[in-house]
Amino acid sequence: MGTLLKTTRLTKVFDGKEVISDVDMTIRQGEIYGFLGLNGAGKTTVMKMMTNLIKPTGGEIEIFGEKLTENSYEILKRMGSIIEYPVFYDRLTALENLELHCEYMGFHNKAAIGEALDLVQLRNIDRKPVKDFSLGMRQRLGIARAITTRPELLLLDEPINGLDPVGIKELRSLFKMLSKEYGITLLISSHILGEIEQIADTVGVISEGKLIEQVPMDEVRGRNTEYIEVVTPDLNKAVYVLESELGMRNYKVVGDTTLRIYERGVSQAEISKGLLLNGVQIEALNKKGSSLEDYFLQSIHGGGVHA
Ligand SMILES: Nc1ncnc2c1ncn2[C@@H]1O[C@H](COP(=O)(O)OP(=O)(O)OP(=O)(O)O)[C@@H](O)[C@H]1O
Repeated sequence: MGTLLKTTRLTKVFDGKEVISDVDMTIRQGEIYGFLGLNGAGKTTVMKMMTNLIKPTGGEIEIFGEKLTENSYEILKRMGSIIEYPVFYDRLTALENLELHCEYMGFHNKAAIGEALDLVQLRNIDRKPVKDFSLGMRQRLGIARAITTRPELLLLDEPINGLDPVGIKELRSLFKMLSKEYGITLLISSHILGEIEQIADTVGVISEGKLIEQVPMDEVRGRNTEYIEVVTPDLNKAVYVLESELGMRNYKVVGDTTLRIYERGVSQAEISKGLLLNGVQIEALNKKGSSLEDYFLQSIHGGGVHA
């Protein structure tokens, strides 16, 4: 997959305070990039710079292989976004809001409006004024507006904020569909790890304006498998028993007296019984493994974690 968006040493200073520092971010074509950070970490500021709503103090942004400048109207036309809460003309209907938006963007494909409303399941109520919409409906309308112009890249700032579980689930499947069926690349920010975990292909973690992690989700999951740790004075014997008697190959020796077993579907009881029956002394045997939550908390508080 090629690179669709790339920032290089992106920096923003507000009132003499650096709130974004040297962010190097790479979003690949076709992926869902989850942008994770606590409130105030700098997600919105980064996304505002990507959409030219504010100007970087330093660094560069490249989108679709071109440098973003004040005059990059062609680049912006190929993008859709919801930054902070989507704002609408409340007394106008959903349809009228989208029509106005298309006019403003110089996009004249009327059929695309209906399709976008279909996608977010608002077609049947598109003649209702937006003031009567629930938060979830507004959020979906915001997405419809962002996708009517058929963008290649969609930036969504905390799209699930304030939604109920049903609304969240609907949006999650919508994001997956936009990515898989429409080939749209998505950048989705959130402060909720569980959300990012379920949809992202890559996760970027921002903390106090610094991008402290940028890793494929698969790798994060791989790093966090559970294991059973055995501490034994008979390490060599234990290894022999594991392989020859218990048929386990998925383990790692991590010290003079310690090994970790990553084998799935084997209980602590089975392992301890197997070892003891074969004359291996056990000092300790415990199930371990950090959850994703631990992983990200460590990475936020410890400035990066590496397996
Ligand atoms: N216009 C501004 N003037 C001064 N400081 C600002 C401005 N906009 C943002 N900041 C500061 O920049 C930092 C990052 O804010 P930002 O809104 O990007 O964070 P965030 O991760 O999006 O959090 P949230 O989800 O709460 O919006 C914060 O300390 C914020 O106070």
